[in-house]
Amino acid sequence: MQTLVRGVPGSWNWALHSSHSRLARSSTKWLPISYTGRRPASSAAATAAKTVTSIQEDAKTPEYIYPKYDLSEADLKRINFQRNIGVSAHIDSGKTTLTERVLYYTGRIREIHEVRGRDSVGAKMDSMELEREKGITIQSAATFCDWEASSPITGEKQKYAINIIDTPGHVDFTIEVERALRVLDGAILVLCSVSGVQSQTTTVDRQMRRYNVPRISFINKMDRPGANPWRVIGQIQSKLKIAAAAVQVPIGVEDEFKGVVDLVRWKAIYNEGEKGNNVVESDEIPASVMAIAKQKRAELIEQLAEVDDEVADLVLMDETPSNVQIAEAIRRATVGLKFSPVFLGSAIKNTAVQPMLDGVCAYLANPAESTVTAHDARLPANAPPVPLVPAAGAPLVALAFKLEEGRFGQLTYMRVYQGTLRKGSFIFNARTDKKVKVPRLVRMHSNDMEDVDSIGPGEICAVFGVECSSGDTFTDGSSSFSMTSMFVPEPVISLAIKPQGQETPNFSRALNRFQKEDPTFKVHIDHESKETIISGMGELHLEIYIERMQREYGVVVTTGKPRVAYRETITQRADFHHTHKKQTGGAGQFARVIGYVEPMAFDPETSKDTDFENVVMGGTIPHNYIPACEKGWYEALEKGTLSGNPIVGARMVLQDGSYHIVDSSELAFRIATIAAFREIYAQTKPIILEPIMTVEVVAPGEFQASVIGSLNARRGTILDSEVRDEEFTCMAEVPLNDMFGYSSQLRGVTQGKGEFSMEYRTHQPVLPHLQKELEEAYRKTLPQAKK
Ligand SMILES: Nc1nc2c(ncn2[C@@H]2O[C@H](COP(=O)(O)OP(=O)(O)OP(=O)(O)O)[C@@H](O)[C@H]2O)c(=O)[nH]1
Repeated sequence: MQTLVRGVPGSWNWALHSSHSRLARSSTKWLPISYTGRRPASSAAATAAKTVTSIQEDAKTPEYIYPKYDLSEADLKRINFQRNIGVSAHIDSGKTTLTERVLYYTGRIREIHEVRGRDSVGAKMDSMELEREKGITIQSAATFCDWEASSPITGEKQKYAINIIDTPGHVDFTIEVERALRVLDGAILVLCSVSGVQSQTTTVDRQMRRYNVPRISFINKMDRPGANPWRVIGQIQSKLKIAAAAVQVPIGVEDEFKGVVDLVRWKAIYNEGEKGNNVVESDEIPASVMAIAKQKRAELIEQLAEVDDEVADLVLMDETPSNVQIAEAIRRATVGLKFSPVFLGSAIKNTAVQPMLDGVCAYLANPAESTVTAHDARLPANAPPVPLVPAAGAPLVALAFKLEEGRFGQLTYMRVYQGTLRKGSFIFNARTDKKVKVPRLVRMHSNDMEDVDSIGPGEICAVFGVECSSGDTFTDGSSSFSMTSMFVPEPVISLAIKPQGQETPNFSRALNRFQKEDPTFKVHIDHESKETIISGMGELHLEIYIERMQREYGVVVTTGKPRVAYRETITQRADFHHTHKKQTGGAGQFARVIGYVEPMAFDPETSKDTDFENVVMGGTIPHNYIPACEKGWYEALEKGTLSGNPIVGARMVLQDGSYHIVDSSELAFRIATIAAFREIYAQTKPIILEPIMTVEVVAPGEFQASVIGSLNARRGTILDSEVRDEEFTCMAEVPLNDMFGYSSQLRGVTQGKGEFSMEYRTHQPVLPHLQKELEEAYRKTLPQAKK
């Protein structure tokens, strides 16, 4: 039996230790573990124990009270055969079409319905009316299924339970991808066999890296003319910079595509039957693909030798790894985030989807292989996070990752990381410390649900009637764990909206709901113009909410012109020395602050580009007033005086100051800091920044010149242009300000055959004349200008 031992300094990764003496739950020592690395290099939690080389007790370690929780035999059995996966990709790569096949082959749905299909039913996972009409995924949808997979490692068929989240491709709905990847243990990165790595492929790749999610790649649309999986694999290696190799070669291409050769098990696999239901395996590799299959198997071994020591040793000794050794190495390297095995298929033609599902089970991580940690409020703030254990008997830790307002009230999606969530039980919100009952617990199947009594660790479920925010952690009250939330990008575009006719409560009801569900959708009232401003990730994002207001709440709104989210920044250091003094009869106010502000670059480690540093010595400002100064600094950054936009890229260093024994207060120091910064703002030579987007256009080759011309005319900088057979792709950086109306222009110059996608890249200084215009426009809105 294995026991989970939690480690302290150095490596904070969990490890399994097989000593029976450590089973006692009364043991309370934190144990340093010499093993490092994100995930144990073995397939199952059971074998992970082998990777622990030494465990010693550290006498200096403070004794925090943590019982150790064992993974029982039942836990191990469940976890080994469980996968939580996401399907992510660039727009229109076929994520929803692929998920529909997965649901069909696993028996979750009886019929296949296509995205924009002739039967007008629409795919199961696109349940929202708008999604079906537009043929795009807007919200991620969760479902689950069982799959009997052929294991390349054991050679046997085994049943796996798979939770799947299908995510949108449009970058406007990127938060959906972000929160799905936050709670998943693996992902299928879908790519188009013709277009290859596209702009949003790079985005989801970044998101997968952010949450350390291992992925298999699936090159879809192998039926398309011009399909070239080898070029796509080359792009995965060069553009995404991850070792990748095909684990299959196609049998036939384009119209003739009818199956794949499994390079690991060395079998030809065909789909037969009207919907490809019958998977037929043959030991006979067709002569037409024998040469390429041998070549690609050799390349697979070569790539594995680069990332896996065992295979490298075999290759060095001139030995050929066995099928099982190859499969084990693929699993180790994939789970270890060093490699992505590449599968091929055509979702729409029902070809080679089942072998990819086998790959999900064989090569992606199980819940015990994800190093998931939480912070314990009882530990000092700088204490390393504590790894969670997917043991059913451990105290509950669950993360609410998505909220939805449904017919029956708030529906909260949760991932249970540790312990068991039971219907009727009480759970505690770690942020608010509130105790809530779980009245109803369901497993989601897109918009349908199945009531359950309990949900074990490593599972995804939804609960009704639990008030919380997205990203809240829930426990059973016996621990004080809280998990870090996900990354939420800042909005880049905003729009003034006004309900037509009389304003009804539905207007604010809708806005409140959308804001609660989607942290990238923000609403505020502009104090100067008194208009309601909505902000989001792109025009499509805001359009969808406006449309939903009308459909779901009966509120028709008129909109202003979309405005990009400008920011301000400082370009040089300036020193401040400011005294805030007020004497008006009663208690006075006194605070003096001395220091400087300087430009600050974005710190990728902390994801911050603003900071406050206190270097005050000798108590010239008492330490209890320092937080007030910090608060004042961040408050001052909320609105720059050039254009009223937030200030980024600035650091304040507070060096000195003075106080008055009676008249000083937190308020006085807060006001003094704000005023100090405003006073020297002009000396920092501030400038206005505008959002710059990475734009990718794909169109038939004949339109290349006109597309490039259209981007140049919009102040675009062409970064890359690639011509393939009949199509070309062009990547450019263009200010968002110049992108309004681009979709209709592109339609015009490409006879409707061009497509584009864009994604926020950075903020850059606006041209001087625009800065002047923005400053003037802002000045006019200020109260003194109106007088
Ligand atoms: N030729 C071909 N077309 C496919 C294949 N799979 C999907 N498609 C088509 O590609 C289009 C996009 O498919 P979806 O499944 O909606 O793609 P998606 O990635 O879910 O789209 P978004 O979520 O909106 O980004 C649809 O018209 C599908 O019919 C395939 O294997 N071959």
